[in-house]
Amino acid sequence: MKIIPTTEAIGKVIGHDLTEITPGEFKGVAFKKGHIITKEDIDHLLRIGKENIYVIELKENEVHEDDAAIILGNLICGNGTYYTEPSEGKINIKAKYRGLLKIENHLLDDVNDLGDICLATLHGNRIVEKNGLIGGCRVIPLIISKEKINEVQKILSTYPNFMLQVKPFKPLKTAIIVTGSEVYKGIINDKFGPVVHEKVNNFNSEIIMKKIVPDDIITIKDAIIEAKTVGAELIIVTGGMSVDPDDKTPGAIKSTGAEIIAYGTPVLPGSMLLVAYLDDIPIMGLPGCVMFSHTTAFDILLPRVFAGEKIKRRDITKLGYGGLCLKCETCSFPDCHFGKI
Ligand SMILES: Nc1nc2c(c(=O)[nH]1)N[C@H]1C(S)=C(S)[C@@H](COP(=O)(O)OP(=O)(O)OC[C@H]3O[C@@H](n4cnc5c(N)ncnc54)[C@H](O)[C@@H]3O)O[C@H]1N2
Ligand code: MOO
Repeated sequence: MKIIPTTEAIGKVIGHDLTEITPGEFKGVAFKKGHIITKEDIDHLLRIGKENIYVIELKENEVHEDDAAIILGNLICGNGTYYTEPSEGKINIKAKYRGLLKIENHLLDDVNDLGDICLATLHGNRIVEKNGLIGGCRVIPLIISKEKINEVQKILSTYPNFMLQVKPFKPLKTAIIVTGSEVYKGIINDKFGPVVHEKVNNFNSEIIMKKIVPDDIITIKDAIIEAKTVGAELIIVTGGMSVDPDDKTPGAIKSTGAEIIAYGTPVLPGSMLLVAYLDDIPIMGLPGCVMFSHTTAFDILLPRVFAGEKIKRRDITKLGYGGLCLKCETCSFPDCHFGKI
């Protein structure tokens, strides 16, 4: 640190906290360590008796923590994200709009491995709301070397706008096919359709077809083909997903020629969920638990479908880690471990 006259300190970095006391009114920090002195600060500094001041001199290859945080914010923040003004070397990273949070963990790890930079985020593959906090980045020392920032740039340069992003949701014209002879015959009322309807509504999507069909392979198959013909962009089939002789839904989906990505997900509840694609149209077969459990595999996968992602088998098999719902009395999903990878 170096002592210089306060009048010559514009643009310099204060080396320690400076206290101001106005008897009976105020005692506290007037200027924090690390503050960059502006023209407007000079009178204030003189008023609190500082004619000379300890400053930290930035060397050619050094950057102040707040300036570094801005540079890092520009490097880190991908599509659909922004960062707030730095304070004490820290920026908050937020979502520009409601969408699906995507994080490339291996890049995050590489950045954190450099040292001197702390980058903390939520888990990816979850819904985030507009202006919701998704991460924070802090430069640990008051002054950081330019080389360190260049290393971050090197790590991220092959993946521009990639490490941290929010994918917007796109509305999808949705068909709901409710299976179950007991529902079709009117022995019981349909309680599944409304649950699915509400979940799809969360993505501002229109239900273009809703049909109740009996447990019959051909009828279920025909309903799926009809949904495709009328322009469905997402087809959801409920019930009949287990192994009872009357459970025909998986077979019916297969018989349309759809590619089965997975029948069975390592998620509880939701283990008998099926994901398939008929050409490019996603088909989801929902087991009974989606109707009576608050949160299931369906809630994990649906946001990804509405974000336009094509679900791959590995996306599903990876869900086992963190795939056990604790069925808390008050559900805090997605603010919990469930479905986070
Ligand atoms: N041997 C095995 N049995 C079961 C397994 C298993 O792995 N091996 N898995 C269990 C799991 S997990 C679930 S979840 C359910 C899956 O059930 P389904 O999708 O086959 O559901 P259904 O049999 O069609 O119906 C179950 C229950 O819910 C009522 N239901 C169905 N749809 C409606 C509707 N639209 N409205 C109102 N109520 C509805 C239905 O009447 C049944 O009571 O399988 C386990 N079994
Ligand atoms: O499909 Mo059932 O998932 O686990 O209750």
